[in-house]
Amino acid sequence: MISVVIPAFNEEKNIGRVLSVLETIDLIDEIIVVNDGSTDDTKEQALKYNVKLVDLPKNQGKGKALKAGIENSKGDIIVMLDADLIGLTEKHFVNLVSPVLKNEADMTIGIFSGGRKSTDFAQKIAPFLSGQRAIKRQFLENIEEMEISRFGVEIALNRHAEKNKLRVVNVPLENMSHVMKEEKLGLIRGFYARLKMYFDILKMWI
Ligand SMILES: O=c1ccn([C@@H]2O[C@H](COP(=O)(O)OP(=O)(O)O)[C@@H](O)[C@H]2O)c(=O)[nH]1
Ligand SMILES: O=C(O)[C@@H](COP(=O)(O)O)O[C@H]1O[C@H](CO)[C@@H](O)[C@H](O)[C@H]1O
Repeated sequence: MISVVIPAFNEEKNIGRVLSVLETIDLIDEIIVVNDGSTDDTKEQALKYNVKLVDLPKNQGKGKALKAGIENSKGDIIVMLDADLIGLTEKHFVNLVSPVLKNEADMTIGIFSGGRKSTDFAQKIAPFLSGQRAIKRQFLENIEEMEISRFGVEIALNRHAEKNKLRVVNVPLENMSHVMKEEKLGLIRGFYARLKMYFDILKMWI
């Protein structure tokens, strides 16, 4: 059984684009959207689709949102996707989940390629930060500090994978991109949000 978990904070403009694609994929058993205390209409937009909604009353960060989504899911394979993807197709989804379904990997990490130069570049230099992942549920238990990690959650996952010797496979996601922070929030607030994200990542790393 495959569960998709999507953490979402103020994604009213983006989440419908992702859910309209996911809703048509037969391989998926359930889609769980975690509304992470959004102050916009993310929740209302998500409820237009066939999803289970986990509604966090206040913003708690990506790590906690993912954890809440996983706790409310049933699948033995969990696929984590960001709510602001651009260009997601069924083929991307199948490519991301297949190595885990075929038991060739315990976790996959999807890497943008051939999409937009800026987002391709970010993932080229730091592919291990990507939020697009499929992972066996059994390996998602007891991940240290996941709930307080905020944007450090990918580092916490990678560390857990290394410690437990998981088989990790990187999967290219051709022509996919996402909406960058500066595009969502404007240059100044976007850049500030980026600095805060790097701080979350560094805190988890050291
Ligand atoms: O406090 C937060 C911050 C982000 N997100 C979600 O986590 C994913 C990745 O966040 P974002 O797109 O801001 O990060 P970027 O990819 O730009 O670094 C998106 O689905 C966000 O809506 C969340 O649930 N809670
Ligand atoms: O790729 C990256 O460097 C960052 C920032 O992306 P943008 O600069 O907003 O395109 O985004 C990723 O990193 C976050 C922290 O690990 C993840 O939570 C996001 O899912 C991922 O897109």
